[in-house]
Amino acid sequence: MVELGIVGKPNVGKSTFFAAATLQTVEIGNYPFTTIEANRAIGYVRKPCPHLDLGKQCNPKKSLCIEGTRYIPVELIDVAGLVPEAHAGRGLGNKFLDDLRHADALIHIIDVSGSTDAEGNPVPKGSRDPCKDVDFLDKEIAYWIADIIGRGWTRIARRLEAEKVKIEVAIAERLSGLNINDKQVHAALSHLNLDEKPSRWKEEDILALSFEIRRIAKPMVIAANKADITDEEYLNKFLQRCREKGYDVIPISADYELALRRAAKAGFVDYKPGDEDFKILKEDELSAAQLKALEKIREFMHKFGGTGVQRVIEHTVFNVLQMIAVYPVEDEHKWTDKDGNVLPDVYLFPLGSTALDLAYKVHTDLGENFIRAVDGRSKKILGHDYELKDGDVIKIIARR
Ligand SMILES: Nc1nc2c(ncn2[C@@H]2O[C@H](COP(=O)(O)OP(=O)(O)OP(=O)(O)O)[C@@H](O)[C@H]2O)c(=O)[nH]1
Ligand SMILES: [Mg+2]
Repeated sequence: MVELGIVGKPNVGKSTFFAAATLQTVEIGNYPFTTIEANRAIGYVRKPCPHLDLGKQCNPKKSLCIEGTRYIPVELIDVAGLVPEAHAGRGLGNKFLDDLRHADALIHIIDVSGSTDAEGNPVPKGSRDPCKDVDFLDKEIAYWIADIIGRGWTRIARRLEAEKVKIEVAIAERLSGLNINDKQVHAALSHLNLDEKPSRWKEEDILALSFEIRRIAKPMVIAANKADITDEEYLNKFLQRCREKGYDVIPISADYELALRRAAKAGFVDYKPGDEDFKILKEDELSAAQLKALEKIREFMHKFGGTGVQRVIEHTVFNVLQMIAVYPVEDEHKWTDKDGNVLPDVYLFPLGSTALDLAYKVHTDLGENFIRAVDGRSKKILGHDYELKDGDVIKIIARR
């Protein structure tokens, strides 16, 4: 499953974002280090369900389908707050980043309202420049990676040179626990001009490489949180400065999303994650203060096209990680599995994945005994190297 790590300094709203996206109950508090142990739960990304093309209701197993929209699960991980110099042991240090080993991408939550200092202590709104909170995280994560590459480096590098092992392979091996492969390390190396003899690399070379590896292998989207209490001009300046630096940034209110999802769960409003508006269902059961709060939320949503939480998750999965949704079936005509369930499964794949990748994902046996695939729409035969497209419905044929 795709894994997204929720990171940032303490007290910015990471757990609120996590709770909003997953409806998991977690501790939320206006003080640093509310979260110590990582929380994991399932959130969703949306796609139009192909059952609409089939004209028959689907029977999803591990995903959901609501009114023609497929909700595909992704795992979210909420970790403790990271402070500047965490790698040197400040705050809770950076060892807990090990919880993000398998993360495919990171969502960096920033308190854009400027009401928390570098360590996450509450301060008057606007007194902390949120731009200062952007870069430090890159650095701390790079240190985490550098620490893993750098352990006993000189000795290892000499051995690599003697044995003529490809450097990207050796580094990827060290980082395999971090879900980082040799292609990504190769790409990172190609952006740098490091000494051809790795044994001559200094600490700063390994750090520069780690920055590059982080950028490639753990891409990051910035969620400008607490936008609901931030002046527009202040917010726009932040967004502009992030974009100038090449960051992907989306303004959000995790607090509003959490309020709406809870209200929807309790049946007070009709709201689905990612909607740009909501409908009040039980007006007479809500107090004047609650109705006023909901109107404030609505105003925000009209301005920003929603609360932004779902947009951040989907932007990360679909635009940054370039994932597509593919539906394997056993009957290419009825789009069913062997029990007659319509479109029961859906998998997310990075763009460029093939029919053979799909076969292996469904079952190793299917991959090993792959003969061909069939497109559920055109009924065309597809080879192992057929490049999967978003929304594909595919039958795999394998030797028995
Ligand atoms: N106004 C506003 N407040 C928010 C928003 N999101 C979170 N908060 C508040 O910010 C404070 C911190 O929220 P948490 O979700 O606990 O923050 P965290 O980043 O998980 O904090 P640590 O676990 O301590 O690192 C709480 O008082 C939240 O209610 C938001 O979108 N708007
Ligand atoms: Mg927390």
